[in-house]
Amino acid sequence: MPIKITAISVHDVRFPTSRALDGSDAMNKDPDYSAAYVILHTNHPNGLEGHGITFTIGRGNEVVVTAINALTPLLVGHELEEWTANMGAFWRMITGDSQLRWIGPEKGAIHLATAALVNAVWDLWAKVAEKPLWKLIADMTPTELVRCIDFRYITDLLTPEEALELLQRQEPGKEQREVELVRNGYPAYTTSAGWSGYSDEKMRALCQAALADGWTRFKLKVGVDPVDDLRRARIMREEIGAHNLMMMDANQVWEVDEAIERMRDLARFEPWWIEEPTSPDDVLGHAKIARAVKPIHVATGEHVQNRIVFKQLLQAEAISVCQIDACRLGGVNEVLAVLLMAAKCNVPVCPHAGGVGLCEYVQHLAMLDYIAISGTVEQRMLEYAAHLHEHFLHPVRLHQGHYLVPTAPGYSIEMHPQSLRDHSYPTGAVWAEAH
Ligand SMILES: C[C@H](O)[C@@H](O)[C@@H](O)[C@H](O)C(=O)O
Ligand SMILES: [Mg+2]
Repeated sequence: MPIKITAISVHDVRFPTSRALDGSDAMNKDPDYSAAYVILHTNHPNGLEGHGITFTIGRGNEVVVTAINALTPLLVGHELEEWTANMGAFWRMITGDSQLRWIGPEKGAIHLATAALVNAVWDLWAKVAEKPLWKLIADMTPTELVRCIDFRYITDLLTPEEALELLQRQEPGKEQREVELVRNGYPAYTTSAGWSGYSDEKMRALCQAALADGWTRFKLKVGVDPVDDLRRARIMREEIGAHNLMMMDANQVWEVDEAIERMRDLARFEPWWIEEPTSPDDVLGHAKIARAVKPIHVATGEHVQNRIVFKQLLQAEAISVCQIDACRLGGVNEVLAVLLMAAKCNVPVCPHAGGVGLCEYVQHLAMLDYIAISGTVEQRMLEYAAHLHEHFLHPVRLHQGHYLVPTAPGYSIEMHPQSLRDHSYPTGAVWAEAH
């Protein structure tokens, strides 16, 4: 029986993370990790549903919920197979409604909304196929995978034919890499010791606890104040030692020349990358910083709004680490386009995952990148942030600083019904108490 989308429900879900300053950085001082959460209801006899979210940090989640509601008429009443037969065409359709496109195009609230729905469709597809999402995609033939991508506006860097060739080159090693992945997991780094709102004592304690759990890669928030940055960087370096990796993240606070100057001072702590040194839209600014701060890498992506800006960052050699985000980009289809462009340019992809549900999502993307696209974990690592995993039916599993392979069918993003109820904004128990 064909699976039909009978209705879509949309939920405004928020977690009061700002109370402990979890997730805080120089730009985003008091985030409440939030999800605009969608459920695709179907006519499936077992009540199969597709779940998807897009991540926001609190106020404004209602704007994305409204944007999702504006898109749902494009999906309701349709059959899953209409889309899965040609996922690239599906993506062109959902981003192509001319009146809605006007309020993007392919950026801002409407694109975040697109991501929630697109990811819910992929979740449903993977559940129907009874595979975790990474496996659904890794098992595709190169032709099937290429058919999932809308190449519009990127063919000057990557044509469908080149993508096909790249994927064909990786075919022979796929099976072996999957075996290795299941055995070793995927390397990760932790952001959870270095949020900007944490005291020096808390940072030290968290670094020590993370080391004891086997972590070897750490990220520090910088950009608050030059003196604080130096002190906090010294503390983290002292705690983790010279042999472990430290990354720095400025969350867009600096001017271009200021970033270069700040990194001149911070270089003594040997950061492996500086993340979001300036505005994510400033491709040439990133390129200037990248030239100036070498050998420190420049990373960005959690606010890179679409594949076109990623294309330019790669073309301009403005980044040497590509941080795809599962729902800043318009869902899995657009992520695949960026993974392929990065592979062509030999730029490692280290996905962004600070936010609710992002770890659950991007583990699939990093793993399929390894198996089918880049074929390597060299210079690659996946972000890990420690909070809110208990709300998910199939939370991420970590061991010794590595993500273990997810095995449940779907995209791992489904939350417990009780979590959805309690955190619904503003009426859920967690928020009703606060008011
Ligand atoms: C507000 C958020 O927690 C950000 O600080 C987070 O996405 C961060 O930039 C990261 O790289 O994890
Ligand atoms: Mg960041």
